[in-house]
Amino acid sequence: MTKTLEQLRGQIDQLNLEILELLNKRGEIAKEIGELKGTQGVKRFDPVRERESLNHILANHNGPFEASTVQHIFKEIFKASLELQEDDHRKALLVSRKKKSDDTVVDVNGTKVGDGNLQFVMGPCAVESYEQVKQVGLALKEQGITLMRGGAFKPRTSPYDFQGLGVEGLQILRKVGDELGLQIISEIVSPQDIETALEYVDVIQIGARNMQNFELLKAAGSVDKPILLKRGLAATIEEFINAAEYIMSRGNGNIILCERGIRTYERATRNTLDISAVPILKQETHLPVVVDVTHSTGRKDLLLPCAKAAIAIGADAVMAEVHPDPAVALSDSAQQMNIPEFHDFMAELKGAAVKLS
Ligand SMILES: C=C(O[C@@H]1C=C(C(=O)O)C=C[C@H]1O)C(=O)O
Repeated sequence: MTKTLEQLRGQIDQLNLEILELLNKRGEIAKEIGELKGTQGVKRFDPVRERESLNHILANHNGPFEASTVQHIFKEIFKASLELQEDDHRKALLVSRKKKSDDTVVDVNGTKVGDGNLQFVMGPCAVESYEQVKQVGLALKEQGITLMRGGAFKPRTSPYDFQGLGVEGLQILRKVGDELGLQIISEIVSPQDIETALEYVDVIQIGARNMQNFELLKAAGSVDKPILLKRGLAATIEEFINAAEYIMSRGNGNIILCERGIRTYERATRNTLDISAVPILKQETHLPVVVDVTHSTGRKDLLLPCAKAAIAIGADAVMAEVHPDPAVALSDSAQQMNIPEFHDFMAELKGAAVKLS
């Protein structure tokens, strides 16, 4: 007598519940094993035990599934059981909303990034001289901007391009910062310079090319200084978030994430501004997000519309480059704004921000 479809499905439904009950029973035991291992200081993952279990299972297996299928299913069960044994932070990252639901506000000596008020991070691509930085600093002051960026260590694509003034550049930034009451953001490229940077900068920037320089991330995580972390040239959002986790897991939770465009096949812009990364990062993490419109677009004519888009989509800050005479700049000559262009840009943006709020 053949069974009806309903009867067979009824049997499957019943078996599903039995499998579920067995899986959960197994999970409870795995958790107990995990606790025992914790008290004994033994590693959670035990590949020898998993191999023995698999051999035992396969020796007793006689179809209809392929042995490789059974092996795959059980490996998934082992993996899930192992996850039940892991510490909580392995499941929910420290930078995640799951771990902390309220927004992190990064306080840079009184300038707050992420408190709902829009901030601007402006300044030259590279520090070239005191006069250059001072002129830009004065323009920033005029606009009420307190965060000034400037590169002293420049990781350039070509080793023959201007590499930055190094510590001398940091000294210039600090001098102008102190004279005008501006907070200084500058990139550091090697772990051994992190300590030096503490003397001169208010925010340490980790650049796109170093987003997965894990030793640098760890060094940045070990100091008490806000970090601006740029997304890597070809980094996924998950990789970006994990890079931030490297910093936070070492104890430094003052992190600002920076979307600066990613490498795609599109050549109309220098990089492709991944604007949807902003709300994704805001949803997935509790960290403030800034959008760098200069490096993402590489085009002066796109700075304003992209900055408006960044504000509209919920960025906490907009970053762009300003130089007193971009034509003679030692880097990013084509895409830095001159000072009158910067004032126009700010006037337009302030109008747009008012309209949005
Ligand atoms: C449950 C244990 O911990 C882990 C999970 C295993 C499993 O689910 O069978 C096996 C080995 C370990 O990787 C254990 O050690 O027995």
